[in-house]
Amino acid sequence: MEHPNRPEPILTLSGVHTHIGQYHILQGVDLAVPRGGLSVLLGRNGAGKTTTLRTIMGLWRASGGTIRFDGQDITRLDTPDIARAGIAYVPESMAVFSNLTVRENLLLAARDGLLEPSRVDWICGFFPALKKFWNYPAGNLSGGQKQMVAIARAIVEPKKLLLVDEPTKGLAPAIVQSLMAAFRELKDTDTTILLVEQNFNFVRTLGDLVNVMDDGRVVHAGPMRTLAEDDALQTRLLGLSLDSHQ
Ligand SMILES: Nc1ncnc2c1ncn2[C@@H]1O[C@H](COP(=O)(O)OP(=O)(O)OP(=O)(O)O)[C@@H](O)[C@H]1O
Repeated sequence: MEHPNRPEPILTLSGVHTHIGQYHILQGVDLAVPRGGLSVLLGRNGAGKTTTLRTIMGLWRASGGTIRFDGQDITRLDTPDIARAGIAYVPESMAVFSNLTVRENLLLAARDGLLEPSRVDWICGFFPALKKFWNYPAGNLSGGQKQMVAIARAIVEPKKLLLVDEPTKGLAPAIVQSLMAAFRELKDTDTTILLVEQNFNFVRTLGDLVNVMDDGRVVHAGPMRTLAEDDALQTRLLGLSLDSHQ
């Protein structure tokens, strides 16, 4: 229910169910992402985080419940229409063309095949490495730099909401630091970010709000600060699976 003085969240999932084949994966997900800032989706392996992002994008079809984005019911829309409504998705397997240069990767993601120079400058402000390797094949870049190309591709056209799945997976700590700096810059723009992560240290200072999933449902939602300062709550909600990623 909406509070009269509180703006509607940019994204709301209400009682969302998703079946994959015979498996009932999402079992009534309730999730609200307020406009602006960075929300985090945490949870053990297999909790349903990736399935939630894919269901938002229409890559899996919700079998029940509703998904509202920016005042519109998007539950039954096809993926291209959901993207056009203003949601970008960076999947876990970085969406990068290895044989193409960084510039060509971005060019392919631009709607009219044209790169807006001021937009490119804005993006390279977050990811200076992209400027440096602008004309290099993306396949030659490090894992972290490829992740930056994947995120840059997602935001080459202005988007209202950016969904990013585990950007730090498999990255060296130094690269994670530069990715964190980039997210810090990005979250101060008017793009709302929903970040799936296993690396609690990466998101504990970055996140404004946190949602924790378990067994296909959101079992906790609140300010990140509350969770970050409460060791007992972390242990209860996140168990050992996250500690092993720190
Ligand atoms: N294509 C699929 N076919 C069958 N089951 C699937 C498929 N994709 C995911 N699942 C199952 O759905 C459940 C949720 O998976 P999901 O990838 O959403 O979890 P996750 O929280 O993102 O986990 P991780 O952190 O390990 O990526 C898991 O039990 C997984 O085995």
